[in-house]
Amino acid sequence: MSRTIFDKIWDAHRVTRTPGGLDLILIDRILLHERTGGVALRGLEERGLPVAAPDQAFAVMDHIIDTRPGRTDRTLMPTGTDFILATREAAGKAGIRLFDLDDPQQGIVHVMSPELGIVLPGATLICPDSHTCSQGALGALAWGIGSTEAEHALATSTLRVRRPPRMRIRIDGELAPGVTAKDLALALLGRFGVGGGAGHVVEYAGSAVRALDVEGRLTLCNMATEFAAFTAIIAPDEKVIDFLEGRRFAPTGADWAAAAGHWLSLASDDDARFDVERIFDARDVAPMISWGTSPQQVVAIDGAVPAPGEGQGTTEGQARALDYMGLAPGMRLAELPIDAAFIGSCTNSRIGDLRRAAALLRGRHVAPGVKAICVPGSTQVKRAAEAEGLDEIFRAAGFEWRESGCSICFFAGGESFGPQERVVSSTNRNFESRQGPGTRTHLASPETVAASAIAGHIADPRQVAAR
Ligand SMILES: CC(C)[C@H](C(=O)O)[C@@H](O)C(=O)O
Ligand code: SF4
Repeated sequence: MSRTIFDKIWDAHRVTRTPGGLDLILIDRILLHERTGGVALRGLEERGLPVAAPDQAFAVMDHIIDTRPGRTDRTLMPTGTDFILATREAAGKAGIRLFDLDDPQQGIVHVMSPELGIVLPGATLICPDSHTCSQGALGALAWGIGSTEAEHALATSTLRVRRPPRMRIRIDGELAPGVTAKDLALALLGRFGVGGGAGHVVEYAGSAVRALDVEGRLTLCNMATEFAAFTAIIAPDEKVIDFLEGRRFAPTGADWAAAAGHWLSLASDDDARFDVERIFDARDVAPMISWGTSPQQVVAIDGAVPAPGEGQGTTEGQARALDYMGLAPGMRLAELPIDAAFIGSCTNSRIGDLRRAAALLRGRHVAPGVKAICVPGSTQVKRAAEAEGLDEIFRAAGFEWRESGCSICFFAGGESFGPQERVVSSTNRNFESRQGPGTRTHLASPETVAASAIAGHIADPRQVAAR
């Protein structure tokens, strides 16, 4: 029978069907971070249960740690150090490999895992973090779970899950020059809404998806959780194989050749059936910017703020978003003055993101009064950027150059932008107070963030580049 890539991975990992109608799924990789992973490890320890396969679990410090230069275990969040110490101790006791603060391979969990070949095509991977869906970009079945489920998986290397329905989003056509995977992700949210994925495993397919490099695919899959999907997945191709070859935890020798052949066979069969099919044309996408407090509230960069009832979300929700964001219907996004610019997060902090932002910043300076911060997604990205001199470009342009971590993507780390400050951000969530109490976040690509920082207002990167 014809199967989708999801069916093939699911069937290969299904141990049994449980009496409640859930499937018991074998879990190949468990990732943990200090915000939620330490809690899971502690829970297990308190119940006296050992970790079933410590060599298949990996822990990293990313969420709460300080990203300012010269960081230590001290954090800006009052109880942050407790999370760090607890995770370090629990990972040590459980015999789990930990990428600690000062490890050269430390990074945001969804950035360092592909970088090290921890995630592999055809594997099942879980992490108590909603953006685990990013890693489906490599052809793995990777999804976010809660701490209790993480405990179950750590103790048994399995998880009980209801088989999710399948959706394919076929995206054909070429993205216009200057339009990126982030713009595509935002445009999809604008078109189909934050409920668009509705608990499905979303397979992204089509010529526009195949044309993306692996980093672009990671960006696209990253926002599947904003889309309410169970997760996202893209069939692995030669680009994925090239990307993974030689990575620290990737197979080697004869195993590598066998694995690569197997990975290419995972693609959905030509006549495989999906529960839902959606079509999207990549040619229609422009650089996108969010105007509201939900990632579906987006317009093209030359667009205007919609009136309540004309944008995405309920009329009441839109009115509230306008109020929170300090905007009125009809205002042009590309004229709004900004207070800050943030490049970072598991959505857009890889080397390609930093290169493209630096290309705009080279020889230019951020506008007076704009606070600009760049946080590389991993220590490896940071070092690679420094080896190319990108840090010098960011610094000379007036950006702060940070240590890797989640940083101000999420106020949970304790650092924030100010109340009512308008921030253009390469992150994935623009909820109220996401980047600080009262902070107004506009989601965009790293190029748009860099262009806006230079202009001092939200700006089209294509126009800034042409100046
Ligand atoms: C802290 C963590 C559980 C959370 C998530 O699950 O996504 C965070 O990473 C986020 O982006 O909001
Ligand atoms: S970078 Fe932001 S979105 Fe990604 S895992 Fe960290 S807090 Fe979550």
